[in-house]
Amino acid sequence: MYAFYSLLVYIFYTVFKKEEEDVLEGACGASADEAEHVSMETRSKRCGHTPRLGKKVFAPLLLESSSGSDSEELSLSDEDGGDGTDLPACTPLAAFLSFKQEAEQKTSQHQVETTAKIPDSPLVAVMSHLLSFLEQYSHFQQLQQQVDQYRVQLKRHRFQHRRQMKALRASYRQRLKDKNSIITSLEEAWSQQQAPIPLSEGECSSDSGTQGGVHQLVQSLHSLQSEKSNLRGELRLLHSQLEQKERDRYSRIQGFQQQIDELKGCIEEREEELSRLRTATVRGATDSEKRVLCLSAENESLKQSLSVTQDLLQQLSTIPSQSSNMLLKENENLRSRVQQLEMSLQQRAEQLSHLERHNEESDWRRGQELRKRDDRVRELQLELDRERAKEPEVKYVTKTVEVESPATLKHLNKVRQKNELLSEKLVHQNERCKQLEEQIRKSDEYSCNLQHKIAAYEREIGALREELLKEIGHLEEKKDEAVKAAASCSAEHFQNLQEQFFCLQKRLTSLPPTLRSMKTDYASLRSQVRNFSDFYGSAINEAKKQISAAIHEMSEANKDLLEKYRKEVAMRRKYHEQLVELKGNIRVLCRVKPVLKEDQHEEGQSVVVTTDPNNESSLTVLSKGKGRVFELDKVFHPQATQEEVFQEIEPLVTSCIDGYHVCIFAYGQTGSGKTYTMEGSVENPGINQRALKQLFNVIEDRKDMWSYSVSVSSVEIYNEVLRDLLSKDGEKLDIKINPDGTGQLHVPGLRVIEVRNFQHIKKILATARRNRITFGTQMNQHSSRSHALLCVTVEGIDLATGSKTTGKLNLVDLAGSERVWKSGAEGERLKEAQNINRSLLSLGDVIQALRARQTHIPFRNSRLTYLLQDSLGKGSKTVMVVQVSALESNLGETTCSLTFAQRVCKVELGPAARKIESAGLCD
Ligand SMILES: Nc1ncnc2c1ncn2[C@@H]1O[C@H](COP(=O)(O)OP(=O)(O)OP(=O)(O)O)[C@@H](O)[C@H]1O
Repeated sequence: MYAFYSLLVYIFYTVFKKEEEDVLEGACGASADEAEHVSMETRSKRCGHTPRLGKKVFAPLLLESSSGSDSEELSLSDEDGGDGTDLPACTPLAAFLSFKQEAEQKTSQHQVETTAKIPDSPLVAVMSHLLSFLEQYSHFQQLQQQVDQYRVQLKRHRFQHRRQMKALRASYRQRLKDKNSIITSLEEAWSQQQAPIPLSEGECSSDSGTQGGVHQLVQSLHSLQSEKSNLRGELRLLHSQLEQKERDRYSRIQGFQQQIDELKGCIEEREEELSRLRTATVRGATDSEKRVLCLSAENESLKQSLSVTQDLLQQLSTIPSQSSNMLLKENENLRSRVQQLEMSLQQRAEQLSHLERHNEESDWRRGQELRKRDDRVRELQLELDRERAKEPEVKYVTKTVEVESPATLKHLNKVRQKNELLSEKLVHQNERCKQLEEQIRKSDEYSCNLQHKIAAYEREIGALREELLKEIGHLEEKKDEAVKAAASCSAEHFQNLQEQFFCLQKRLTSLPPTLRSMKTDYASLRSQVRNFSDFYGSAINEAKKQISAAIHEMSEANKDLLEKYRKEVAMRRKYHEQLVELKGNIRVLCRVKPVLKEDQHEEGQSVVVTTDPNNESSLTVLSKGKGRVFELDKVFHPQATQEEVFQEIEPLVTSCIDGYHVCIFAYGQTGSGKTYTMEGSVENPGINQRALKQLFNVIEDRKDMWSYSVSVSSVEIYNEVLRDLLSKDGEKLDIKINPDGTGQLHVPGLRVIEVRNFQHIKKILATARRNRITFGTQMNQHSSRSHALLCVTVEGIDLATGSKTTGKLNLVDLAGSERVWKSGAEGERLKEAQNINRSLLSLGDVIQALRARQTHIPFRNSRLTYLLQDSLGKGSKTVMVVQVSALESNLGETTCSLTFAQRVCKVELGPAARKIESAGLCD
């Protein structure tokens, strides 16, 4: 035992002498890694710990092996790979580690055993240590070998993978473009790992970076394997697609093959049929060939019969006789004669058709001329009627001139004489027309007779033609008979025929004289018709000349009359103005509202206003048993119609057209009928509509002498605010002095509409009515709380002189004039009522100032008076219609209104001034 131990010591000593030295050096200085490693190992063994070497070197592998899932994954991927050579990568490492652990366990066990068994001698301890170390070293070497083996295996697998990857890259280069970078990086990694992995412990411990690279490599191998599996899946899919396509192609090829076979069968069948047909044709079985054969047979027989007939003919021609020759000659002659006859007949027929056409043309021309003549006669008749229609007008003008201007009587007499002369001429023309009509009638009759004659001739020609045709037919028959007779050589018969032919010739020669006479008749007729149209044309020309001369004379006379008429109109206007002035340029009319059912709120209300039927300018108001008489320009009783009221105002409308400024306003308490008088209802319109209608009527009457343009604007003054009633937005407006320097007022932004006709103005009025603000008050449910103004401007140009006139017509529907306390208003309504009363008060002030002939007229005190300035001031014409209620309950308001009206009545506006511009001057 001792010897054995000694031997072992010796062996150890010799074999591991150097290592022992190194260990001792490492214990002193720890210069080399290996020494340190060994010393550490030794130290750890001493302390009973697991040596660090294994862990340090195989740390990555240990980690890999410890993760069971990863190893599973690897083994699975290897299974996928399908070859047993792929197994190695991690399983050997795990085996190595387990083996190492076992060795450690064994060592520790052995240590325990030796410490238990071996006595505490130092040599034994050293030996045991040495033994254990030796054992470990041998294990380690074994492990190293295994690792080498695994590395080789890994390398092999790596190459295999690379090959596979290359193959895959080649086939799926397009698809793996994005993964190329990974592969190249992997390749780079691989190239870095090309250096041989250290086999010795020292090398291993010094090249820890290489071990990390191995770890990365393993990781990338994982990813590669997973990609490989993906690619395999794709490959499989592609394979299946390819197989499917292959199958499709195969099935299609088979289908084509079938079709080709079928077609081949068909071709074969056709060929068979063709050959069958060919054989049948050879046998001559087709219908056409049969027919050809039949026909050729027939042909042959016909040829035979032809030759037979030719022979017969030859035989016949060999026996000619002298008489038959003569007959044939005669026959020839006859034939040529008949041909000649036919030709001459054809010529005749052509001539006849030519004549017919000519006849038709002349008829048509004659018809045209007759129609023109009729038209002319009708025109003349119309002119005559027009001239006759003018007669009463002329008479009327003459009459008015006679009545109103004795100075022009003489001239009128002259005109009348001229008129008479003209009417005489007209009578003469009428007679002439009648004569012409008679002539036309006669020519019509004559042409009718001619037509009858032509028709008779035509009938005769037709009969002759028919006869001729019959004769020709007869001759033809005879000719045939003659030919036959020639064959039978009958001279007697031929003579008969000749006689008949001569007879026919005679008859034919007798025909032309009839036709000739017809021709001459027709020519004479034509010349007659031509002569007649010439004669008729000259007669019409003469009539035309006479009529134009008469018209010229008439127009001359008319000019004179027109001039006279103009003078008369001017005179009438002058008289009219004088009349209006006499009546007064400010007129006050009063209209008493009839007692309506809805006005009688309280029973037993009595009527306190009475009118006098014998005095149109006064009315009496009963107050406390006493009657107070109010004198005004005109009083309308309650039953007065809208038309009657308008008749009083009508002259002012005419004045407006003549260039005057006119203002018509309705004044009175709420519900007294102001709006009714001014606007009226749809079925019974008031002053506004009637005035505008009258305006357009007068304009229409004067259109020959004057050119007028009418424009309207409409405003509302509510709470002293001006609003455009013709604009939708109801913008607030202001009154300003016109910047044109005329000093005239104008409202900037106000809509002024040019009116085309009365229908147009109706629409405008309706718009203004809609836009007007109405509120209900105690006095009248639909009381209008604003003043409504309709301003009509009429601009006229005298077509003769070029002078211009500008007239204005202001039609005002004032708001209720009742006292504020009575309307029961408060708040907004009170303000409204105050404003209304203020404007009415200022109207009263203006009138008062005018009455007192003050130099200053306070127009600017309210918007209303300011706006009506040019129609209320001097030179204007004003009409105030005072509306009053006859009921006792309104007595106070009625008295107030009438008192105001009487005050206005006393105002003198002076002579009205016409706004006319002649050559730039205004008079
Ligand atoms: N002459 C008349 N004939 C028949 N009905 C009339 C007459 N005058 C007025 N009326 C009627 O009386 C009612 C009130 O008249 P209207 O509206 O014209 O009064 P107004 O004075 O304009 O009142 P407001 O100041 O509130 O506008 C209306 O229904 C109207 O038809």
